[in-house]
Amino acid sequence: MSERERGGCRKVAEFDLVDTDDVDSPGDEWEEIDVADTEADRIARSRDREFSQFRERIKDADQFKVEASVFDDATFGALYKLVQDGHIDAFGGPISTGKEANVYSALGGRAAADALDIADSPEVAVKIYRINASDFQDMRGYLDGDPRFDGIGSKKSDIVKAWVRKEYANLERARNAGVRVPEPIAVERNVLVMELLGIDDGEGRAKRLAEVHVENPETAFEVVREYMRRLHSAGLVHGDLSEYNIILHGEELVVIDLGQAVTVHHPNSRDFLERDCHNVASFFRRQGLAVEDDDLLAFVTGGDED
Ligand SMILES: Nc1ncnc2c1ncn2[C@@H]1O[C@H](COP(=O)(O)OP(=O)(O)OP(=O)(O)O)[C@@H](O)[C@H]1O
Repeated sequence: MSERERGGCRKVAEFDLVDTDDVDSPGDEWEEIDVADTEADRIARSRDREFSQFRERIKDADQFKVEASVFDDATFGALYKLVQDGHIDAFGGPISTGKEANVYSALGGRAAADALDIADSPEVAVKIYRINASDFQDMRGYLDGDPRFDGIGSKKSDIVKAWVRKEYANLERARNAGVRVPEPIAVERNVLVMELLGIDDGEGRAKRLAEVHVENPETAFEVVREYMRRLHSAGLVHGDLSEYNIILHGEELVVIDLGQAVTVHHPNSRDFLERDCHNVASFFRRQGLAVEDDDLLAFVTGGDED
């Protein structure tokens, strides 16, 4: 496949996985041993070997080197599964190293193309939450009271896994409500695969609203407040909305980072919504618009909550 077909994704680790069903049978000299067990053992050993090779390859890949040291074996297991299931074909470089998650570009596989309903392999974003770095007490606060995640217990890894499933579910719900968000592709344990944003202009990472000159703030504000209204009508509050979580994708504005988004039933949803309105209104005030926090809140809620 040419570099262009790869959508400019710089390949650092590619995987040609052995089909474990094709592993040779043990041979006649083992006839006194239970053949079924031996076959199963061989397959298991072969899988272990493949997985170790996969892990070493990722760990050795130049652009993964620093961050890979903080991933546990279960994270490598999740990446391995995503490769096997056709969601990822090859890893690109890091896009962002955040407090709790790292985001990488990657070349999606067949299943990713199917999910996005396109013919060619798409570039995808792979968001990997670091179980150990995550502030799971804080995460817990956003999960409690959300009926979708009742009874998840207090184990750190369970909380992070629920968080990632929540981000995936929130992206789906937002998308169905007509809010432009990255299209979710797959979730596995603490790893989320989604549409990669940012038209490749050679500058790398997609630009946030905070980083661009907003040519037409009136239109941008109308788009953002309509997104907020649709999200609210779909029963969601973003909870961390600002010019830092709105990305410019070509001519489009795209809302990202829906991990902490809560349903309107959450006990703090009103506070989160007021904060979102304040952040958004403040940004557009700095762009010269006469925008009040309360007017935005009334628009988003349809004025029926005051
Ligand atoms: N789908 C995507 N396509 C392209 N870039 C993305 C995508 N999702 C996230 N990013 C990039 O990664 C950065 C971090 O993503 P995000 O805000 O979702 O993670 P985070 O861990 O909450 O980050 P932070 O700790 O900085 O808040 C974004 O600012 C953006 O530059």
